[in-house]
Amino acid sequence: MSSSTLPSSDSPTIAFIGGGNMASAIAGGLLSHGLTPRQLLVVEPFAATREALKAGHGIDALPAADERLAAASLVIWAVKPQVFAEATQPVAPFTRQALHLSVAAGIPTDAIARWLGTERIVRAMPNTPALVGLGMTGLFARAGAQADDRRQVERVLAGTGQTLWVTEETQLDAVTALSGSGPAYVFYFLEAMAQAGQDMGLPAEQALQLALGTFVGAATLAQRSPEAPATLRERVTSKGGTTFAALESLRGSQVAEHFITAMKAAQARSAELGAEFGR
Ligand SMILES: NC(=O)C1=CN([C@@H]2O[C@H](COP(=O)(O)OP(=O)(O)OC[C@H]3O[C@@H](n4cnc5c(N)ncnc54)[C@H](O)[C@@H]3O)[C@@H](O)[C@H]2O)C=CC1
Ligand SMILES: O=C(O)[C@@H]1CCC=N1
Repeated sequence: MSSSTLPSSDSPTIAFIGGGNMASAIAGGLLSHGLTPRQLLVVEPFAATREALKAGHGIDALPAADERLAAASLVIWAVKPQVFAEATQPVAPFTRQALHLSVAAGIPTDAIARWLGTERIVRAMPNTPALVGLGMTGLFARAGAQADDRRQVERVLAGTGQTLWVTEETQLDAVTALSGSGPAYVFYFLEAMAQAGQDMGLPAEQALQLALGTFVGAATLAQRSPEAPATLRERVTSKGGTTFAALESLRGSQVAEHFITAMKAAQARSAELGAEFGR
């Protein structure tokens, strides 16, 4: 994407409420796509996190909301679901004209609209590979967000990776369970594969290198191949061979079923967060 598709240097600013992991990942994507630190405002109450934003991205963050937020055409909500409601109070008076983008897990746009007194809201569920421009973000637009608003969100997130729109807000609970939390499952399997490599006599460094290279290679193959993952899996699996032995063991332990159950727990937790903190 060319930098001309993002706001130019005299355009209004993008404000982040909360300057932690996700804000930093999205801000990193924006800065690598032509925005300057001066075009970004961050409200972040913790001094250490403000210092990390300055050191990592050159962004000067504010300890609390003030009238400078009124310059923002887009406000990105990157606070934990538990503090979202209280965080809106000092921000709302300055940002009624802005488009609002929330990345908070679970919190429904009904609640955000009520807290902020605006209907121009898009909800996003990004993931941490956004840090390296390889994120996956699911998006849902409230009816009050216009086509231009949706395009602005797509442009802003373009530097973080791929985006897709869902049509029902409840589908974001599934997106959260799949791609939002998904990097943690991948890291979990990576850890297990590297541990197994060590148990079988490989040095830790080599075990991790083999596991990591296998993940990247297999994911890239699946992405580039026209064939379904199941077909690619069958190609690796010689009858009576080593992969067959491993897959039989996985089936015997019902790993796929347990995995699906685990992801449904994440989906349920997303809905629960909404019910608990979106009142
Ligand atoms: N970490 C992840 O993989 C993903 C996180 N999310 C969502 O992103 C949101 C933020 O998560 P993280 O960045 O991981 O958390 P984080 O804890 O790194 O960042 C949240 C930041 O909000 C700040 N904060 C607390 N109260 C505030 C207030 N009243 N006003 C302004 N800032 C305040 C905190 O000091 C903290 O720096 C969460 O709602 C989470 O559900 C979404 C997708 C993926
Ligand atoms: O664990 C969480 O609640 C957040 C949402 C998706 C990834 N991290």
